Amino acid sequence: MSLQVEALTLTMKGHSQPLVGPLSWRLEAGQCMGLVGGSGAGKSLVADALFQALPAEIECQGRMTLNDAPLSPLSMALMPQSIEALDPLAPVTQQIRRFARRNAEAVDPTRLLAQVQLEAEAGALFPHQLSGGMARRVLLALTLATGADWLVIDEPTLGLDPTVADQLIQLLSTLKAQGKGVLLISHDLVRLIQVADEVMILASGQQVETAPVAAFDGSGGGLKHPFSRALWQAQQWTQNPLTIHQGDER
Ligand SMILES: Nc1ncnc2c1ncn2[C@@H]1O[C@H](COP(=O)(O)OP(=O)(O)OP(=O)(O)O)[C@@H](O)[C@H]1O
Repeated sequence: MSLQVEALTLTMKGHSQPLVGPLSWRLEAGQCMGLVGGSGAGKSLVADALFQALPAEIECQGRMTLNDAPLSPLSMALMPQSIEALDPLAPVTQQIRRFARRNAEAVDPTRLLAQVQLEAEAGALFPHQLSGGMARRVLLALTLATGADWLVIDEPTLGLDPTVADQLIQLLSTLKAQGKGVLLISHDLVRLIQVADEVMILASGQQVETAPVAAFDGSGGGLKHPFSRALWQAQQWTQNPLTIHQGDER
């Protein structure tokens, strides 16, 4: 079981220079591919392309397949970046049931809430009654309610305190262990490498490198591209200014 992307290229209509790509990668079931890059690198457009939801002015070329058949957006589910994707007028359980309509099997909201480490009582709450961490878990529960085996998770730790962010990453590890294939888009490289198997690095829409997580170690000497090393060192510095010493720069 694998999701394969070959030479994905996104170009503004009437322009010759691509905004993004060409990008190629392969994601196996039970694996996680991380996608990182600076702001405006093209990460959200990649997610839009997978779901055939690109803005009308952007053209898509390349091949996207699931087990060698054309990729259907219905095979995947997106956990969006913004908690504003939740319906402010519906309690959590009702929203879970809506998403479960795509799922052939009956979905038990309480079981699903437990899966994302929320109490059954959370099902009766409206979005404005949820903390940031609870809201992100509800977004993940909606994503899982679809029953999709392939998940695109966009910035799950944004704005969360470190403990809750770590718990969410742990949840993604569990999903991976259950056989889900996960594309994880995040600026939080330090946490991303706790769950990812490989990391694709974008700079201004270009795939500068796809690196195994083992390369993100020390000062990043195992990373091939200077942009990847700079990204890694900047993240380490933000997390813990004492981790980089002048002597590591070789
Ligand atoms: N509808 C659009 N029309 C034209 N250009 C667009 C459109 N949407 C995005 N872009 C451009 O495509 C590039 C990639 O944008 P994208 O939103 O995918 O970046 P990103 O990596 O997700 O950034 P961030 O981390 O800040 O969310 C940017 O230069 C952006 O200005």
